[in-house]
Amino acid sequence: MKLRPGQSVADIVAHVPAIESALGTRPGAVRVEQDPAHAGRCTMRVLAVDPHAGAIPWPGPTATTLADPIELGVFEDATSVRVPLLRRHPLIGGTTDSGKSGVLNVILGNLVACTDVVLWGIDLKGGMELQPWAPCLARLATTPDEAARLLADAVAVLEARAHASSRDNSRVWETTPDAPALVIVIDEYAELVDTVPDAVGHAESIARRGRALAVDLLAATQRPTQKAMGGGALRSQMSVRVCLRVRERRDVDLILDKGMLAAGWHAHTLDAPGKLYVLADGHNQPRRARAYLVTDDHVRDTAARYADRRPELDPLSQAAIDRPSRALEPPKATSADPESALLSALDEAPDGGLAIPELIKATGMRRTWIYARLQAHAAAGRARQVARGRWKA
Ligand SMILES: Nc1ncnc2c1ncn2[C@@H]1O[C@H](COP(=O)(O)OP(=O)(O)OP(=O)(O)O)[C@@H](O)[C@H]1O
Repeated sequence: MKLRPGQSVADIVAHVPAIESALGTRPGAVRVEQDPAHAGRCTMRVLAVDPHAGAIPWPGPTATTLADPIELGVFEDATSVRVPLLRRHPLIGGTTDSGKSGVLNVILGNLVACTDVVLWGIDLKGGMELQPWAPCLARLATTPDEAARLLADAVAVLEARAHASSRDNSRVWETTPDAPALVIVIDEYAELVDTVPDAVGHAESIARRGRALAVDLLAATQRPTQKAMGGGALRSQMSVRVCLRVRERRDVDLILDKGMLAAGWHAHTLDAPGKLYVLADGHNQPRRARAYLVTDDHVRDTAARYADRRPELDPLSQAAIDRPSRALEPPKATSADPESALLSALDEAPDGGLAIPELIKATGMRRTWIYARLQAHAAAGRARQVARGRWKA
């Protein structure tokens, strides 16, 4: 479709429900996508039947190394969703029963088949979600103490690898079965932030420095708010986003990225578990897909099949964990940086904005500093006053 001069795809997207009503289609049948080559053109498709109406059984693992993208499910055009995980920290978000564990299971079902990945898990729901994978997990933390220790150990691995890499003048840690990547799977990240105070500093350290050193985080959470994530720093490092059904519209922007809701990515309308939007490098827009359905039998059989083929940590990383005198102090969380705390608070502010006392609380800074920064951000178009004394991004 050619748009009228001055019209944008966002204008069309905003009218999708009206277009569906006029065409007499089922709700959710119309898709509008920007022509990547021309801002004044878009493609509109009407899907007579929902290609994702039925569950799509998991075909089993296809990856054998972390360098292989993980096949998560199927796009609406029947091509498979291939998500690269090497040197990336994926974030999976969605409300309860939206299929987060399902997506974790597809990813784990592939990672256990990779010969160059050591898997650690944190599941503070008593191991409910990750326990079935325990035969393939080198470690599984189910209590706050175990989780704190696990993350501290992951940071020790990171430090040892960083040290070795700089000594050898190599920029990245090349993963092989003898020097595997370390992937830490965290189910319900918010629970970790609530119960393990040191977790935020450790997780941010891993998120910031882990990619080059092949120490990756994979986090699932119901709502990745600033509070649930212990600050915005971790989320900003997570370049693979999977957004299942959300309860509140504004959660779309939290999980995918700012502006995604307004751009028409209506994850609150997804109508079945496992239906999702995925945003990974290679796509500049999220795409609709359905994750494969992994049954309990799949999990049990896959875990049993790969349990005795899992690699071990390389000696350098293992020695870093075993060192008895290691300090367990967490690094200072970057959420202590008032500027990013202010920007994250503004980003996540409700439509009515946040008042100055709330911004003082979020940043720990004085009123005069807040005013000065708000003026600067307003001048740069990064913040606006939505009502007297109330601000948002
Ligand atoms: N890809 C899928 N296709 C079809 N059904 C699915 C899919 N993923 C999950 N389901 C079904 O949806 C239900 C909820 O899934 P799941 O437990 O993964 O949700 P969740 O988001 O992890 O929920 P919670 O936050 O409560 O743990 C399950 O009964 C599951 O069988």
